[in-house]
Amino acid sequence: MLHIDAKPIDLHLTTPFRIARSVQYTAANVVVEVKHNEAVGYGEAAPSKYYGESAETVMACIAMFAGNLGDDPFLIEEIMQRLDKVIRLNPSAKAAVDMAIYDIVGKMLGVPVYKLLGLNPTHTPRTSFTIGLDTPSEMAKKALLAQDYPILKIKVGSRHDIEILKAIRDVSSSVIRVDANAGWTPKEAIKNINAIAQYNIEFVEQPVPAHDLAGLKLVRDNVALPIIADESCVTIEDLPRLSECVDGVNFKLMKNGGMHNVLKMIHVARAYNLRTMLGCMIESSLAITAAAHLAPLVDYADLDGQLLINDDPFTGVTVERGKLQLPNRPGLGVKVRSNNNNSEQHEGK
Ligand SMILES: C[C@H](N)C(=O)N[C@H](CCC(=O)O)C(=O)O
Ligand SMILES: [Mg+2]
Repeated sequence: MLHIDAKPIDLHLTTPFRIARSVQYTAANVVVEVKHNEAVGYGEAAPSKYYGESAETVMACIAMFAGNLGDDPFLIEEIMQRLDKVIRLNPSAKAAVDMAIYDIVGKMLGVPVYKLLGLNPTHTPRTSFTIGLDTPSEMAKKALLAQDYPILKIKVGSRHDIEILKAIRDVSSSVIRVDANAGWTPKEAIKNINAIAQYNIEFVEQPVPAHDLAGLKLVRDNVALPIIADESCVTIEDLPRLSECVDGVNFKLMKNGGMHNVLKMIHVARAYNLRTMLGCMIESSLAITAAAHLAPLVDYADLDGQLLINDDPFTGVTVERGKLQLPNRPGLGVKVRSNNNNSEQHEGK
């Protein structure tokens, strides 16, 4: 029998993380432990109200999942199908269980998860480092401090977006990606994107509201920069529709329901000629490392949640000038940080 347990953890941001619709100071996440005989796997949920979840709903889901995991961690497809029957949606709760199962399976076989999936750990794209919304001068200061990262992801969706990009380009020669988090109307998006194109932008993420696929297409057809969908892509069924409207999709374990689902979605997206990206919420090194095991499959990475907090309880993937270095240990390869002060965490054995 697979046993499951969960515990809420609070992560604290080094600086408030403001995007077009919200500002975040802490992340109320949940760490999950799945046991199978002697083997223990760990997972993390980073629930987002925007997708209908909270730490409380995750804890409730985990209680509902207990007794529904069966007794064979190798049956990941069946396990995830069973969880979908227990409750619809709730993607971060499912992601936490799914990554714990991959962790157990890797540990039982004595191989890192990337190896289990047949992926080459040296083929990871560099991650971006994200700068939250602030005044143009504050964002430029933060860009200066982030000189170690060759790719910056700049949050927009304010009244100062063009000044923001100008101020950042004045101080930084990094590759710049822009994320509006659904904060523009299609008309504003076309105007703003055409105005910021002079600052050498690689692509623009989610310019308009999630449901507005016609708006996404209108923007894509009227600007020169590639458009990547994020909030518009939650389920695998979204991909065929999106392939008509955007150039690529940003996947997240927490929004798309875990590694098993995201693996499928990446392959479907590629079949539709969409560029693929792996992103994150505010997550510790536990969930970020899980996502990084899939990174050899994608064109772009935005796996920086752990870099934006000051009390990461775990160590796993490391980042050197944006390059993701996967741990060469069985399972996810995540360990509890030795100076962890996020009280009495689990042993990442
Ligand atoms: C932290 C990461 N770099 C990021 O920017 N994630 C946001 C998620 C925002 C949210 O829904 O809270 C994104 O890519 O939109
Ligand atoms: Mg985004």
